[in-house]
Amino acid sequence: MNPTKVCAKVPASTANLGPGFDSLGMALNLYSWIEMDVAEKTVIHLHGGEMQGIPTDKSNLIYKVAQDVFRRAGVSYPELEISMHSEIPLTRGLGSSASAIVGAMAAANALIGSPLSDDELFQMAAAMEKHPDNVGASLFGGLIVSYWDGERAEYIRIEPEESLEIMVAIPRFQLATEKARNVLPKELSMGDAVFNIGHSSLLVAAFATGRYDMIAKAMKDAVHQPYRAALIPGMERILGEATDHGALGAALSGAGPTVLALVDSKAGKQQELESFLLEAFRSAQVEADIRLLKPCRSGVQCWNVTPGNRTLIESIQGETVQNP
Ligand SMILES: Nc1ncnc2c1ncn2[C@@H]1O[C@H](COP(=O)(O)OP(=O)(O)O)[C@@H](O)[C@H]1O
Ligand SMILES: N[C@@H](CCOP(=O)(O)O)C(=O)O
Repeated sequence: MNPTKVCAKVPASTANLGPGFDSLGMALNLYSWIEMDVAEKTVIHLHGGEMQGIPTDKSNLIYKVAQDVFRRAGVSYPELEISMHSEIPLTRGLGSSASAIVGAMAAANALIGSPLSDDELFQMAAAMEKHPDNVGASLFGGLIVSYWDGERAEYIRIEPEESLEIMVAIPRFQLATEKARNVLPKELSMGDAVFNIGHSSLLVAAFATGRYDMIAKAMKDAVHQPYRAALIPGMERILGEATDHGALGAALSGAGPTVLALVDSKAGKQQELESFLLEAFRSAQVEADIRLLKPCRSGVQCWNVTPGNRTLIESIQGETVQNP
């Protein structure tokens, strides 16, 4: 039987949350949609303003990941029709590459009847990204605590509190994750390792028990943010002062340049925080855009595109997030 066309909707993510380098990730309500079908000849359609520079031939990441899934499952579909729409900005620290990998894996697996388990997809995705934080969040949703030891990835999911919001300040410049990893030291002092173990552990416990009063103290890092600060003017001031303007805590989102502030929606401090973030970046000559996001509770979702079911374009029209 021929495969039926499928559509996948996959959330963006923010990784690290400060001290949880390569370990903590949270899914966000910003999405990419990927529609996939077998075809006579490969064709890739890109929709939306966030896809500049993405190739439309077989070098496309989505195409290559789909072929990895088929190879693993022992089937062959070398020609595909792929349509993609994304509202996740590229190379800004919001996990666009992880969402592309997870969306492509989930769509390709669904296209061939889902022979691979979620765990197999997680192992493949973690090995591809080389860290499990973003891919875990995009695959499973919520807040993910994870590790990858080079062979296996493991995770536990934590449900974020209803009142949690994430305000992101997205600078209008790109910073490739690879570049932001290359500035990190190869070795750390025992003092910095102990600092991060304590803070990351406390942060996870704070999320798990709803002790959001501890986030400001716990969301501190000595492993990656200090080294990345030179690449993101304005970041250090934001991380130092955001809690004075209503944030529960602040961190670099993934490898940056986006900075995130966690917010209690009930505190009514969003306006003050937004003004502070914009002013702090502007003082450092950085133009940035603010978005107020929520954690996304579900991970990647797939459905068959049969008559009467949502197509890619119908999904986009019905579901893109509206932001102030
Ligand atoms: N939908 C997509 N299709 C193909 N490639 C993508 C897609 N989304 C992201 N990528 C690739 O991932 C790169 C960005 O990854 P990265 O530097 O890790 O930044 P981030 O994941 O923080 O956005 C892009 O430059 C592009 O090569
Ligand atoms: N743990 C990684 C996370 C990279 O996230 P991205 O969204 O910037 O790709 C790191 O900090 O390098």
